[in-house]
Amino acid sequence: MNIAIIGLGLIGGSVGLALKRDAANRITGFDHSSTTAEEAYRRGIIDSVALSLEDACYNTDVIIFATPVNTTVDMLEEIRSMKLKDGVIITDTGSTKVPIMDAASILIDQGLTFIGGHPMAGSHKSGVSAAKEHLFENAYYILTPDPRTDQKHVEQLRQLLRPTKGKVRIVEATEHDRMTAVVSHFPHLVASSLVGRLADQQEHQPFIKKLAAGGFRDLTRIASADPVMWRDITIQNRDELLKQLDGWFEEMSAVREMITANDPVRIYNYFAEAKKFRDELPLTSQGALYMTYDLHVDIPDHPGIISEITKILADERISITNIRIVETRTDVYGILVISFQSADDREHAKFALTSTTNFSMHIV
Ligand SMILES: NC(=O)c1ccc[n+]([C@@H]2O[C@H](COP(=O)([O-])OP(=O)(O)OC[C@H]3O[C@@H](n4cnc5c(N)ncnc54)[C@H](O)[C@@H]3O)[C@@H](O)[C@H]2O)c1
Ligand SMILES: O=C(O)C(=O)C[C@]1(C(=O)O)C=C[C@@H](O)C=C1
Repeated sequence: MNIAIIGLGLIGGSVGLALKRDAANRITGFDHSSTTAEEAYRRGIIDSVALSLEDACYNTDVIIFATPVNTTVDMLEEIRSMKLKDGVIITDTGSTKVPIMDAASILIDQGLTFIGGHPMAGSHKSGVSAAKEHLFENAYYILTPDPRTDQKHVEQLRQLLRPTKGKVRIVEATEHDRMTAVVSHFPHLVASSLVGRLADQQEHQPFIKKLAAGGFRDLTRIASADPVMWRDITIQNRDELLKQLDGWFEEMSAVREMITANDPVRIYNYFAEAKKFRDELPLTSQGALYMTYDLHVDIPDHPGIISEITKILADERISITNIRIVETRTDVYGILVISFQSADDREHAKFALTSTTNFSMHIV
């Protein structure tokens, strides 16, 4: 298969790395940043660099757009006038689907095959340097084919995406945008707004920033994501976001009333119901939520401890995706939170550390 990937950032790069697992795939990449395209080539994500969108799409079997969603809409318009290969399958990875499917409708009218796509895994990190081959493993990979699209082409795309090891599911575009507003787009607005609240408060109390520990950091991690990507998503999923905001205002006014009433039973139930639902979310696979595989290690707070632990893991060739310390004070045990790419890596790490240290470890 000759494949063109347009936009070689986190998602385009990760799709490329996964598709390169199949030696029969030959990938051409286009990015408006030549540094990005060069890095993608150097990392072996793509086999050749295209110098324009037209150049990338010429005579290719599959075109994958992995650009910010407003850019994808513009490019779908641009390719209308291009000469594309007969039977080409065009898809995208965008976080919104209705405006993308609308933009693709004219291509479908012209007899071309466009199947919307959205791998439900990612990160707050962006750019080609954050791309990972395994990013979509066990994650849902949503496809939103148009009713006019031949089932045979949907099957072809499903086969092409097999090396991503994602779980392909067909969802209608409107449903997709409604659901992602709830589990992804609105939470992003909330995370950014919480950070905004902290930024306002710290003008009066500069020390407050230093108190932003695990809870605040966990809840607001996604606010560190690329603002262009989220600007476009917010614009494209405006109506669903406004509905979510209305629901949130209602919820917050009920919360306000509950706090004013100060009834311990109601307050307990509010938290208990949220905990029960949250604890039951599917966490054995990535589900709709991005899953990290964390290992909490109780460690004494003394110099060199982190390098000691990372050396043990490096000797075992176990990759770490993140590492952080929470609640460390002199003379008191601190907790090192190490994140891994998979449950297997975490188990391997736990075994290696158990064999070489006497630290307590927990999976929470
Ligand atoms: N980041 C996530 O968690 C995530 C997850 C799933 C889907 N998505 C979707 O995937 C798409 C890509 O997101 P990402 O996280 O990879 O972003 P990214 O910023 O890492 O990558 C986007 C790439 O597109 C390139 N680009 C932008 N405008 C361009 C143009 N006009 N011509 C050519 N290249 C251009 C950028 O240079 C960049 O390399 C977006 O539509 C996003 O909504 C993101
Ligand atoms: O893990 C993260 O940082 C993400 O924000 C990933 C996330 C999500 O909301 O779950 C973000 C946008 C995508 O469209 C899909 C996945």
